[in-house]
Amino acid sequence: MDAMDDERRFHEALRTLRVWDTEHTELPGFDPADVPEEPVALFHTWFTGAVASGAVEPHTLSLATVDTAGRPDVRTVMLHGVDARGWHFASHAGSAKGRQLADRPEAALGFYWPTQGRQVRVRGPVTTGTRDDAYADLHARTPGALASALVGHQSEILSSLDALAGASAAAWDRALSEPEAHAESWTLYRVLPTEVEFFQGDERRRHVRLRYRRTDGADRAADTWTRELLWP
Ligand SMILES: Cc1cc2nc3c(=O)[nH]c(=O)nc-3n(C[C@H](O)[C@H](O)[C@H](O)COP(=O)(O)O)c2cc1C
Repeated sequence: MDAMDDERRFHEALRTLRVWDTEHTELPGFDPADVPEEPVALFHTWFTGAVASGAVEPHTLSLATVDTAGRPDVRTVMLHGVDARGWHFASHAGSAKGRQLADRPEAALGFYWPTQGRQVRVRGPVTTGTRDDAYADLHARTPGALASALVGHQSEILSSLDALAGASAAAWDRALSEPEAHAESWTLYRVLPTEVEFFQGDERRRHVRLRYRRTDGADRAADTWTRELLWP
């Protein structure tokens, strides 16, 4: 197959695709007047709704950071929790994202659940958990997750796939024989939200967008949330 064929097939495939076709999507109603005062509770409701609707891997998200030159970067990570402390994910401190977050601890997160035409966006400063937090996070997970973390070197140049195979085999052995092993660079991060937007897709394109904005109080406990609708 030559490159022209590939390109033609690509464009044909692209043209056939739609968002929110009724075969895979059931757009739920969303009344922005009937929501909690703060976004975490609504996120929990939407997330469990996404799971119930059969969304594939609803706990994966796009994590955007910026590098020292102000250039944006983005990748997929897994959600490890959401509570009053923020949205939690974990990674290696020495990775590209880890270095970007050390330099500029701000992030944006994006979730998309196509089964319901729902998107959630989160922005805010990022805090780094303690070593105990990272340890607890790592050991609450599967041996595969531990093995993957033990491989380390994330985002460094890899000399060959053989080098990875060797390191991975050693990491699996260690994860299985030493389930309490710790990957030193493993770090738990939390995004403390300053803005959270809930987007509900609508068949007639009258999408509902509801944004929560944090208004600083005297201390964190006194913070309040302003809710506003946005044009789609
Ligand atoms: C579905 C999925 C889940 C992932 N989850 C994580 C994760 O939780 N933590 C992580 O460090 N990388 C995760 N990755 C890998 C990242 O997308 C990325 O390749 C890696 O973290 C290196 O990113 P960086 O070079 O920007 O630091 C995941 C990738 C996919 C496709």
